[in-house]
Amino acid sequence: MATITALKAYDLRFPTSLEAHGSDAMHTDPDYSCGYVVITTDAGDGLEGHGLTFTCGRGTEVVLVAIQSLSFLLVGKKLEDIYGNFSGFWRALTSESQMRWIGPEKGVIHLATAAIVNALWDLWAKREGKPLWKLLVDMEPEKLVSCIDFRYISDVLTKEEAVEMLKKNQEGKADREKEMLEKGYPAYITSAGWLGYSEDEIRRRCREGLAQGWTRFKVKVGADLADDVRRCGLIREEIGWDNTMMVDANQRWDVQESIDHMKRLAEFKPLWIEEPTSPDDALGHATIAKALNPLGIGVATGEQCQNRVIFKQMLQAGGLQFCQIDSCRMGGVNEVVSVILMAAKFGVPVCPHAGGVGLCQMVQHLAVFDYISVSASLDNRVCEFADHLHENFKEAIVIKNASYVLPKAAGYSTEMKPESIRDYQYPNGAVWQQLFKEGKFTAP
Ligand SMILES: C[C@H](O)[C@@H](O)CC(=O)C(=O)O
Ligand SMILES: [Mg+2]
Repeated sequence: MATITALKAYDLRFPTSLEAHGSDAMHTDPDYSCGYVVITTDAGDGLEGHGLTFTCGRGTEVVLVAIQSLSFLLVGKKLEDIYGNFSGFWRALTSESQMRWIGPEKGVIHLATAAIVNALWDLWAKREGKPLWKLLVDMEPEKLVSCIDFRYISDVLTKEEAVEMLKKNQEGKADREKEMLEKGYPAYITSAGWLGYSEDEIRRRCREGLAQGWTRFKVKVGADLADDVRRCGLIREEIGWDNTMMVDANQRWDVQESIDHMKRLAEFKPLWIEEPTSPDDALGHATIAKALNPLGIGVATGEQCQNRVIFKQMLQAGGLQFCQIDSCRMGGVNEVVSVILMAAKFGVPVCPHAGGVGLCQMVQHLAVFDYISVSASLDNRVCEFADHLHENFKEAIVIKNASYVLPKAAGYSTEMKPESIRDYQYPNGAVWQQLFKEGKFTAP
């Protein structure tokens, strides 16, 4: 028996805006940040659960307050009671009778839920001595499905169907696991095409990416059509036409604008247009998909799909051809697994959103689980990679041959180095104090 004794939350920020890393048409100057959670217990085994939710700088303090407000639901709870009825616990967290009013299951409160739930999964995997992907893959289908809250999605996916889907894929699982361990999970790179990069920087990063073996590159668009044409052109010049290009507008356009702009960019043969419009507009996405699919362009979205309900509607409406689950936008692993299962039911490939701080660390586990246990296919499936901030994690991701090498250490790969937690705390960590002193940022 182990009881949760404390939940600590940290506001960690990294000054990525200084070099325009992560910039796009809507988020022009992100400082990659997170609400970071550490859960401790009285088990006496020295294990802690580390989890995070990704943010873009300002506002992380609001997420922190939400995490702290939810902590009373954890501290004093027995781990066995949480993991023994994880869907019940997840519902207690997301449906708390007073706090649900400030969601429900969306926005800041759901980001806070993600940080906490991710920390719980990290702790569970550590206690089992397995990396998270292996914990998920080895779990009996009934047990895994018992972690999911099917409320609001049972009209498209029932518990029984989910168990059936997982059981059907038991065959071949061992081979797929072996294949993943040998080859890794295929990835694409985003960090060559941030919107704020100069032409020289984009060219340099494309060349570096090609030399490292990357074959799929994502480019930011959406701020200005003429500039998009210029940038897509120069990226095609660098990567050629045999490699794959995706474009990402980060919700900048209206529905008709998305169609018109993408008709103009179709000559560059993008595989997908990501987040063309509002992430809540399932029918808008469907309209865009209908217009663009005949041009060979799919619609991708998910990094700001706030919960399983929006994903359900996107899938029902035919609004996405690439399902970009996000490890921090929804309420952690439990909800992500439900979306992976729904996507499989609709035959839509899962291509996780990553990057930010820590997202690559987490989604590598989820992508591998999808392949081994759910989709059993790599067709049109590729996991995002962005080359920033991994050095802050104890078990940093490893990329080889443009693929994620499967993590072997126990946990969800979410634990940061103690010195990173110390130095990047906002605003009092040493890094921020120095940045304020140098006048690069203004102290709050
Ligand atoms: C603000 C983030 O960097 C965002 O641009 C990331 C994103 O859209 C992606 O990785 O895709
Ligand atoms: Mg994106």
